[in-house]
Amino acid sequence: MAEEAPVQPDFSNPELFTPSMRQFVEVKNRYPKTLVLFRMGDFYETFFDDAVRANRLIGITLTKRGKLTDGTPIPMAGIPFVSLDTYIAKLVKLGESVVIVEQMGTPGKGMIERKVSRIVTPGTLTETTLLPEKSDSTLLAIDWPRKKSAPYGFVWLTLSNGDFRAEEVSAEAFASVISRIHPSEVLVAESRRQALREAHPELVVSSLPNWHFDGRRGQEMLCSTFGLANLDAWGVSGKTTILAAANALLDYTAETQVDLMPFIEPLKLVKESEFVVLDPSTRRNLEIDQSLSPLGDGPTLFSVLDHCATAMGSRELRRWLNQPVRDRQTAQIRQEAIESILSTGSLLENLRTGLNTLPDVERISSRIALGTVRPRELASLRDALPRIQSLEKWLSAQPLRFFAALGESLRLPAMIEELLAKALLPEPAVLLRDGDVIASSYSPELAELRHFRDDTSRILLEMEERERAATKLQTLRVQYNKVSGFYIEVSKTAADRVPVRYQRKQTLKNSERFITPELKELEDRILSARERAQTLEKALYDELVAKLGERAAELLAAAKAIAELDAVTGLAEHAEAHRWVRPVLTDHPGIRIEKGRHPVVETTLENFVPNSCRLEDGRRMLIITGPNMGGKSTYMRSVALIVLLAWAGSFVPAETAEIGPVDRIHTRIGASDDLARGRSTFMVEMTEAAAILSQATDKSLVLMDEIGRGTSTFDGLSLAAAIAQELVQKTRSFTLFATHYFELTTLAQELREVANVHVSASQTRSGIVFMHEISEGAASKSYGIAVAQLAGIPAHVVRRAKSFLAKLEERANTVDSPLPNLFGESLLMPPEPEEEAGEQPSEAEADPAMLALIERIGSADIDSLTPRDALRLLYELQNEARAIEMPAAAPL
Ligand SMILES: Nc1ncnc2c1ncn2[C@@H]1O[C@H](COP(=O)(O)OP(=O)(O)OP(=O)(O)O)[C@@H](O)[C@H]1O
Repeated sequence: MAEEAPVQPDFSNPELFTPSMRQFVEVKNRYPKTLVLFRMGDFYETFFDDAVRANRLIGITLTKRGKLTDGTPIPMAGIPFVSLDTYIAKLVKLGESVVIVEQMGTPGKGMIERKVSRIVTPGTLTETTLLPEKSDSTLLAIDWPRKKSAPYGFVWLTLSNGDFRAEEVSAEAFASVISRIHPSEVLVAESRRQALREAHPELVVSSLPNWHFDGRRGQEMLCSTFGLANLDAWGVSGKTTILAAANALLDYTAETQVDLMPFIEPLKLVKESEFVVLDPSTRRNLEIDQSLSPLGDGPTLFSVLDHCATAMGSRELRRWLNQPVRDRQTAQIRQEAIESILSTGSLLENLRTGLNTLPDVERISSRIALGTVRPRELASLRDALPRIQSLEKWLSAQPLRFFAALGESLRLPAMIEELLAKALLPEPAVLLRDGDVIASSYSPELAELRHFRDDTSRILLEMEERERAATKLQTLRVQYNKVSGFYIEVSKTAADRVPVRYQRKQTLKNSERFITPELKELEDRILSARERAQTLEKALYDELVAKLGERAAELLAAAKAIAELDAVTGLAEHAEAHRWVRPVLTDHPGIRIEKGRHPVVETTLENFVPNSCRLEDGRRMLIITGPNMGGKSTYMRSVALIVLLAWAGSFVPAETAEIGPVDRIHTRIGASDDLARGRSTFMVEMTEAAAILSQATDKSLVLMDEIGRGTSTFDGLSLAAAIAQELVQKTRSFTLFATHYFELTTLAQELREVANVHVSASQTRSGIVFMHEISEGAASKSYGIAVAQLAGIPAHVVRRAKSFLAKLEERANTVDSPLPNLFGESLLMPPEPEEEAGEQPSEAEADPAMLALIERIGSADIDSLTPRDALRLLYELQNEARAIEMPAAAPL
């Protein structure tokens, strides 16, 4: 691609710019790397490099506007102000940040004042329209340790619910913790930016100058922000990298939110040991919430389980699935709740109805805290409060501790409802600036201003009546027009009878117009009423939001309770619909599953074959053999997903499941080249295997699918055998080891912990049939060639492969030739002629019934047949043809 011509001028030289451009230059100097959207009338404009970038990213038209003082034209591209959110959403999706500069004054007189109103970055979004509905947007700050062996400091904040967490992370856990947090934006020191981008090209990385990552300032900042004397209670005192990351994160948040302060929960220190650790490739392979399908649109564990009625519930469920816990109680509490929902009559349906119409209380609450909540959002919160109260009453009456605790969180202070009911109009305007948001009854002053704004004609009529009565002049009229303003009109003949307080304003042909001090005052009040009502309404609204903001913590706690209730209700619904059962979580090490199923595949297949799995002391590794397509990967994934679901607090797809403690799930399944990091398939495979060997423990579940296949047979076999041995003897993990190396099945004789299982298939006349059933023992034979035939490999290639196989097997049986020369002259088959289209299979392979049919057609003496006999023959031939079984993959 051709390089774009450099268009950035020297912003440090003010002489280059006209006075009107200097405002822009001043902002650009503060945010040199961020796209600046500069409000000019009805447009947000971008200039110079930003314009070129915006044009490339979102396709807005690139033009020119004015010139620099040296005559260089200024590139410009603009967005209509009404479409701002749409374009911001597109930019943020592309990982861009945007500085928004607003006009502060009204255009007309002199230079308009402008100010940075907000900085939108992927990790600091709070706008409902910009946030993904069913997932969180999290900003993660990372500080690097000064000493190599010391931990990294991870601090992350989800602005839309105030969740604020920290963790000390070892170098080995770095990638898996990032994948658990799944940040929308990662903030690092300037000097680390490049390295992180190279190591993790998938991340959106932002940076701040290094000095923001200062532990001492972090300590002070946290203490002052949260009004604490020290941080001992949070357990982060002395954790320098965490404090440094916290400082940078809070600085960045303050900068991006400009003058607004979001609600932030007290910092929670988490430890990796709280979670069942899932490394990034395991998350991918298990398709927790991202599909491996080429377009990424296939079903995932989350998508099939997400029956939540609210977006808050969906986000909570996503967190549960992405962060299965190691604490048995947390998982069991959720399972108890599911059980209770399912065992109580029409409870599931009632909960569904109760939750169905609730708005996104979590996001509304965070915007209340920030002061950016919109009138309609407040109205939807107000309308939801009675329903939240009914839920609260019901939950509080439940014997189950989980429900009762949720009920407590839903008990909101009465002032919230009172305030909203009193202050807001039943249907407030969409935007505050449109007016008509606050109820007139809430403020007598506002009521009066609205009266002057809206009832002008009535006010004038009333005055007219009063003046007629006082002056006894029946033709007197109080009126208004744009040119003359307010006046009292009296006919010429009556003009000399007006009281002295009437001052002459205008003389017309037949009448005189007057003004009185009272009318003058009325005129001022009426004319300024609109603006004053608007100002007052804004002040009242801000005050209302500020009062509600004091209750943000309670509102967010209620939102979390609704989300949890919604998530368990959704899980209960799925469990009921798919006959899932409550797993038994035990201290007893091992995984014992009876008739387990794959939670996603079972929803797409009509006849999913359930399979059992027993992994325990004395049987810690299952070597799984069997044909390709037999169901090995599906089986292994089912086991891992059942374990994950059990520790996430869900029911599981099985007849029974007893799951012991699991500290990590590792998968080494499939692989593709990691071109971004320049690693071949085999390299990726070995890197992942190396990580597993160094991290897995005797409480880990490890899935190894065809390890070693990316290299030569003997290298691969040797590596697979050595890795299997290490997993059995050293890490002692619970391992499912699928392989095509039959040699590995002999491990079961040598190692006590190893057992063989296989997926069965049978070879029928019409091809291979998969039973998808896991049975004890090793597979009796490989069906690779049969599967290849099924996949449509040409018959002559299949024949050649069979012949190779026969020779290989023959050689393998001779002691002095253990290394067959696959492509040496002794094995190479003479090339076969290309098969012609429609060529018949050779006689040796053709079905005897087919041969008989061909024979009959060939030998029929058509000339000697009567029409009736010919027809009969045709029927017979058709019947015979119908009786012949066609090979499954044969083209029809
Ligand atoms: N238990 C099952 N019941 C019904 N169908 C199944 C079952 N397990 C797998 N299948 C079906 O078989 C197909 C192949 O399964 P899977 O990919 O697990 O096979 P595999 O043995 O791992 O194959 P390969 O060795 O080629 O990777 C799946 O796409 C699924 O449609």
